[in-house]
Amino acid sequence: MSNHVLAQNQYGKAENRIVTVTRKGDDGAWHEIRDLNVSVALRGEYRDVHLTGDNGNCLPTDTTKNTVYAFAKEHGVDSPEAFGILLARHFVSSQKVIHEAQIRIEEYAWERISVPSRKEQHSFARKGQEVRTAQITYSETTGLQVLSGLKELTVMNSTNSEFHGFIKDRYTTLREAYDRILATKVTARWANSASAAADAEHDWDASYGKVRRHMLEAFAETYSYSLQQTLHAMADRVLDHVSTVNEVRLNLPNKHHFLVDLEPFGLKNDNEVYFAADRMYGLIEGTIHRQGVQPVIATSDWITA
Ligand SMILES: O=c1[nH]c(=O)c2[nH]c(=O)[nH]c2[nH]1
Repeated sequence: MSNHVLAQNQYGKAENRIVTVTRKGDDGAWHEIRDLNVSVALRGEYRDVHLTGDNGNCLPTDTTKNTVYAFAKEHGVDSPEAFGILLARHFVSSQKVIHEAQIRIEEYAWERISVPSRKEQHSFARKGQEVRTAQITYSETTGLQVLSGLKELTVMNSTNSEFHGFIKDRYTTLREAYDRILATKVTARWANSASAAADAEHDWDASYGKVRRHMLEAFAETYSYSLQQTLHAMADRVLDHVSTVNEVRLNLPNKHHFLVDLEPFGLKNDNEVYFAADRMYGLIEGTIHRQGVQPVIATSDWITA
């Protein structure tokens, strides 16, 4: 027997890729698709499976994979959050040794290719924009937690951004900027209220669209003196406008655009030609939440630009 301590552990099938086709209309010619990447993690009474080789408490990861596909057929995929809630509740309520289940979902968006002369609608182009994310945790003791989010949403303001007045020590070479490009690739997570999570009628697609819109509008409308200030404005705007969201965490890599020195060619660079550096990058991260709410979104995830 080992003298060492088995601490946090979880298991399940990761990255189950699943595409659903829902046929609508009298003849079923109008198709709707959802394209998901679903990961399952189960937590519970798993000492024996680790320590003794007794698999009596172990629901195979293969079964968790099958459950994901069978649930897509039986219940459909209404939204990543609704699908994750169904799965998380199922694992905890169907096996007494499972005390907590976490479902992580990424959704890849597709855009309809509309051909006016054709009434069938079954052609799509993958959207080059963000990946939608959801993490649903259901626990016997603490109940349901639904975190929604997005990643890989790249945005840019080609003006209305300055950065100056910062500390200058003996290592500082950065020049003050009074008109610069501000660009970032947004990773956002937001915690939904317990009442939204418990509401079977909650429209997750609508709340996703609202959060996304308010973040983008705040990015566009904020005259920025730092990416930190823009981060705060984006999260603040979401909390102001989406009452079911309690907490927002943003990870914003500063995608630096440096003015190219054109002097050697006898040319003046009037904020027109930039070198877009892909690394290194400033990484600005922060959580903003409502007064009186305990923050729940992990701050330690390693996000790269
Ligand atoms: O918006 C910015 N915030 C910083 O903290 C920073 N630091 C830096 O070098 N450039 C920038 N830009």
